Amino acid sequence: MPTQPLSQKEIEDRLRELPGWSVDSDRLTRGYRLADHFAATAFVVHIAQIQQELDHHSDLTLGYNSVTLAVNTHSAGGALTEKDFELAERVDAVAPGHGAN
Ligand SMILES: C[C@H](O)[C@H](O)[C@H]1CNC2=NC(N)=NC(=O)C2=N1
Repeated sequence: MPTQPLSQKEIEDRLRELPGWSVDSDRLTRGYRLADHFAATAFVVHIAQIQQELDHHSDLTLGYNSVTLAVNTHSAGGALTEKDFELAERVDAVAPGHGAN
């Protein structure tokens, strides 16, 4: 069964559980700061590993000491789905280990 779009209320409820994340241009988005460029790059590689595991991929932007994710579900016509929030939770779970905040 394809992943279903979440309702506006479901999105608002899920966002309350994910401080730092917001919806921007219909994509679930968060930026992180890291100590330096190497730390940011290592974090990107870890995110890529999680995304392969989930088979769900954000647009990732690597800056000097920053990483930004933006994700929606292409197969749901660009809507936000449970898969986007699952990715956000998984990334948040490993962020402290990278000193990302
Ligand atoms: C075939 C493969 O499972 C699909 O293309 C996956 C890959 N990663 C994906 N990532 C995102 N963000 N949305 C999708 O619909 C999606 N689909």
